[in-house]
Amino acid sequence: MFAARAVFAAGQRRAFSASARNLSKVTVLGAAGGIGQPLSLLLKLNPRVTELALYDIRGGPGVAADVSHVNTKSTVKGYDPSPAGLAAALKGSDVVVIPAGVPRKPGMTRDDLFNTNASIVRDLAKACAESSPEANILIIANPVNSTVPIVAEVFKGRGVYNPKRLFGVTTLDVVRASRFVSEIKGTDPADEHITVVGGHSGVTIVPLFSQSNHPDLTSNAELVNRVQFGGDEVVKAKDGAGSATLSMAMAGARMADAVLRAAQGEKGVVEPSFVDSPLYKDQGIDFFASKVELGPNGVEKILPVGEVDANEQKLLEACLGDLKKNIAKGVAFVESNPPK
Ligand SMILES: NC(=O)c1ccc[n+]([C@@H]2O[C@H](COP(=O)([O-])OP(=O)(O)OC[C@H]3O[C@@H](n4cnc5c(N)ncnc54)[C@H](O)[C@@H]3O)[C@@H](O)[C@H]2O)c1
Ligand SMILES: O=C(O)C[C@H](O)C(=O)O
Repeated sequence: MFAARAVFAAGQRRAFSASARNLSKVTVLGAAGGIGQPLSLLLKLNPRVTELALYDIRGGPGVAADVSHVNTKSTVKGYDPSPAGLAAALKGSDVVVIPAGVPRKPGMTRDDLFNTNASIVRDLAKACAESSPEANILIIANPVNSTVPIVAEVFKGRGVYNPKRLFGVTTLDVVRASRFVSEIKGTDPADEHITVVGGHSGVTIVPLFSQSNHPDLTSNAELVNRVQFGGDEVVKAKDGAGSATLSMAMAGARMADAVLRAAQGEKGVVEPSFVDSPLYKDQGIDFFASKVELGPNGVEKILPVGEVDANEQKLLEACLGDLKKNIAKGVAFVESNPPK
């Protein structure tokens, strides 16, 4: 409970509007996985969640039975791995979080996961488009730079795409950046707010230290590299047993909480996310991660990247080249392999 308080504390300090809607069904697709299990636990600890629906191709009901004994008010239900189970898990959902998919092993890039995860995400997106077209969809499954465009294309194909409701979860990048900076500066990470823009893999992850409390860090190439390749550190340390799960569960729970707080009427909720964005559309890049102000309808406002220095400008240029290819790959996949 203590940990959950720390994760959700920021929201509790802000005011709620009178029109706040306080019933929230949250669905986790991939709930029995390395991320799915701790994420489901953190969501059970979140007082804003009233109904938790846990679905996986294996083990959903078991995780649900376990989590359901945690003595918070929300109800928890596990669903069987059938199309009907999936549809029931999604029906009436306000927030759908998707960590379903395979994780990396040492030596792999996130893009190496594309062949397996693209079809998993496409098929889950189809189910969402049919059963929960108005939910906020939070994509964790990698490669996020491609899986988010896949979801958008599937929704467009069904005529239900709402760009304000689709989020690639990049929260872990800002979580890592603030922690790594605090280690260098000997500060409390809660006071370190590092803007990270771009996408969620390698050089597409662009930390903007010039906008932080420590603009001197912009020339710290080792730190920039650590933020861009923080995921690799975990993959290497787990030595074949997967990638970040616990820190990711915390980051996913924080993002879901932000979406719920905004949905329930809280003003001024800002989180980073990879969204359908106008910022670089003139360069043919339809999705970009930046700070996003959330509201009752999902994305309320996409904040500009802001001023960057010469080092960061170079990072941004490298990011945009890769990002464009990653997005195009997702779009092309759905075009050639539409959901059945
Ligand atoms: N966005 C991020 O910052 C971030 C961070 C960490 C991991 N990830 C990604 O999250 C994904 C999951 O990682 P993990 O460590 O939890 O993997 P995992 O293998 O431990 O868990 C994945 C779960 O998804 C389930 N699954 C597979 N296909 C499914 C389907 N069609 N429907 C429902 N469930 C299905 C599996 O049964 C499994 O329980 C990976 O792609 C990983 O790269 C993203
Ligand atoms: O590194 C990975 O493959 C998982 C995730 O994207 C991460 O950043 O930890």
